[in-house]
Amino acid sequence: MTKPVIELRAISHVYVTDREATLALQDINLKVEPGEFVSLVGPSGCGKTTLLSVMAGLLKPSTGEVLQDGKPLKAGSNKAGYMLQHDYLFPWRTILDNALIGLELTKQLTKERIQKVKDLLDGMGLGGTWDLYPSQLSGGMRQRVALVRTLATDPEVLLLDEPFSALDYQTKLQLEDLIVDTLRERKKTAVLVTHDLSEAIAVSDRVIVLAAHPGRIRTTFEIPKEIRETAPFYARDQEGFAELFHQVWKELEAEKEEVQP
Ligand SMILES: Nc1ncnc2c1ncn2[C@@H]1O[C@H](COP(=O)(O)OP(=O)(O)OP(=O)(O)O)[C@@H](O)[C@H]1O
Repeated sequence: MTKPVIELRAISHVYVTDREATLALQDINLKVEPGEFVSLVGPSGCGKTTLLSVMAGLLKPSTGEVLQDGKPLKAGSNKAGYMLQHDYLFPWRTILDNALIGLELTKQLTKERIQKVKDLLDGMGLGGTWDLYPSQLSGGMRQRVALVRTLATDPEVLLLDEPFSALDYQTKLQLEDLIVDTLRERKKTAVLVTHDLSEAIAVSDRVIVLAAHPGRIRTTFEIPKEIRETAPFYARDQEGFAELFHQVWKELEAEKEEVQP
């Protein structure tokens, strides 16, 4: 039997500052299976980014266990790639050099891998941009470079923290299609944090609604096959999409009402 790519067992996390202690996550149990696309939605401050940082191994939770492929996640053995809202490309490096940075840092800069990155850039419509600088590209193009940079080291799982939220609506829809297509083709596992419910439903196999203060899992929605197997752009027109959107929306509204009595 295949093991979950990520497994969280009874994860809780407390941030401690000079003034207070915040229970950001409480008793989170979650399995993400190979090739699955899971989205996390929830009100601001419910711990989405904290949870993603725990999965990435960037933050050690106060209690609980993080497993990758059934083994405890250790510093340096992480198979996750992280993609953020802001592309964080280095302005002084060319597009190709930006895309290669992960390989450079992990000392994997082989001829074959460089060629793969070039092919990925081409495949994402960035073929003519290798020698340009980030400032010469649009926001959508820069996010595509960030995606290539993340994929370059061939991570098993991609952790996506609102990667589309700074883009205009049309670019965002195009990029959603491209990312889902690219990840499915490569059988990658992905966890996406988003505030956009329709995006979460359109791209995912499963949508998890988190509750706030403390952050915990409130409800999980399995996305029906007809929606899952349709490209995100067209998934929004599928029968059942509007009903599902309404259900997720109601969950979030109920959560808000419970938090603000
Ligand atoms: N470094 C930190 N130090 C102290 N408290 C923190 C820190 N980072 C986050 N928190 C607190 O932990 C809780 C969860 O924060 P987190 O950023 O994970 O939520 P989020 O759901 O990603 O929020 P948003 O949707 O606004 O990005 C919040 O109450 C936040 O104030």
